[in-house]
Amino acid sequence: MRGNILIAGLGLIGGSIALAIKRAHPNATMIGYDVSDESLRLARSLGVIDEAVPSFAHGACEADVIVLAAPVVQTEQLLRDLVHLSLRPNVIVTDVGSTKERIVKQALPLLEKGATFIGGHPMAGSHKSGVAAARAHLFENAFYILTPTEHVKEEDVIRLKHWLEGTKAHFVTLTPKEHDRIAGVISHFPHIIAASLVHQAQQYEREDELVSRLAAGGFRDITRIASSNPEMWRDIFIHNKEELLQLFDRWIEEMKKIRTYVADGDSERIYQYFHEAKQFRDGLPVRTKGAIPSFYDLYVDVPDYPGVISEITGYLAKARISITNIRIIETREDIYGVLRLSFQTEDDRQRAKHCIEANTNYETHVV
Ligand SMILES: NC(=O)c1ccc[n+]([C@@H]2O[C@H](COP(=O)([O-])OP(=O)(O)OC[C@H]3O[C@@H](n4cnc5c(N)ncnc54)[C@H](O)[C@@H]3O)[C@@H](O)[C@H]2O)c1
Ligand SMILES: O=C(O)C(=O)C[C@]1(C(=O)O)C=C[C@@H](O)C=C1
Repeated sequence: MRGNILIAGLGLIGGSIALAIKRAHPNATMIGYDVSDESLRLARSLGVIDEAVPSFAHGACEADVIVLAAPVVQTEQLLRDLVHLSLRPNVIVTDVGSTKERIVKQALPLLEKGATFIGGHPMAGSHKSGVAAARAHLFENAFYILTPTEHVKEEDVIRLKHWLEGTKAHFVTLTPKEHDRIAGVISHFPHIIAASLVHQAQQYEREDELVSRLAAGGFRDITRIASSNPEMWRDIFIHNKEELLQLFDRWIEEMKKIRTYVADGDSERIYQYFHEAKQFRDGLPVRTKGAIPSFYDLYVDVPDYPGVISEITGYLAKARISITNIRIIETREDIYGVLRLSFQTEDDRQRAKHCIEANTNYETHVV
């Protein structure tokens, strides 16, 4: 399709949406706006946008689709700004924010202007931020929530989905309230838990500096998301306050319960607690992206000698298998360590497994 697409907020998500739209609609003109000149310049030089505009108003007035991709409190301000701008008659305005109720409410005055607003939230992302981390495939197989109100025409929802088809995401329609409730449980609250575990370790570190040096696999896995953008998470917690307050109360009750089992040395209940959690966790859909992203990880037992990583990555490079992430898990005390290699697809993982087994004696594991 042809048309002008304005992306306001050229970070990880705005940049990825721009790349995904361009992938499916090469004739569309991607226009970018960002409060940061640096992000705008970078987006232009990386080819994420075709054109940069100096103000939101400049881009908004000539856009057929406006994608708001700033942190959610900023998105509310952009929606207020839109009310005072002269927009194209068929314009569709959407956003990518992690919360929906306040944003959808804030967009209601747009109706009187004849503009269509459809709330959106692609449920995939990363702890990384900024346009340099943007990828066209970020949302492939992820759920993409849309929250159209009853005022939105079905044909406009179809038109938006058509523009966004390059995301290769699965669209799901929810009410804003339902969205915020679910996102609170599976996305927002876990970020507080991750951050609080890091705070706890930091406090213990003051007593014993070995704490951070020994912080290994499990701690790092569960706290990865504590490295996310604090501005984005501050805004989410301001928006989804009511849901999150309820989650705090339920979490405190949950902690009290398991604390009692531990205090009582109740081995049966402690076992059941872990067992039930494992069953539910293992039953979650894997191989799809979503609120819990899956990674195609391959673990390789490697001896601790200089050059072992370049040896393995060398074999994979020769076989033209790309690695998306690489990490050494330093939990073992014997001479073998574990190298964790992540791949984008199951096929890449299998090829890597065969390649390493063909070239070395190192054991490989898929967990
Ligand atoms: N990071 C994730 O995993 C993720 C996933 C899904 C949705 N989201 C949502 O996407 C939005 C963007 O998050 P991100 O991860 O891309 O953040 P980011 O920090 O990578 O990018 C945000 C960009 O918005 C710009 N910005 C800030 N205020 C602005 C304004 N008033 N006008 C224009 N630009 C402005 C910033 O300069 C920055 O370039 C947030 O609303 C977030 O809740 C994030
Ligand atoms: O993978 C991560 O790092 C994320 O935090 C992604 C994540 C999530 O909580 O799952 C973060 C916020 C979003 O709104 C959607 C996705």
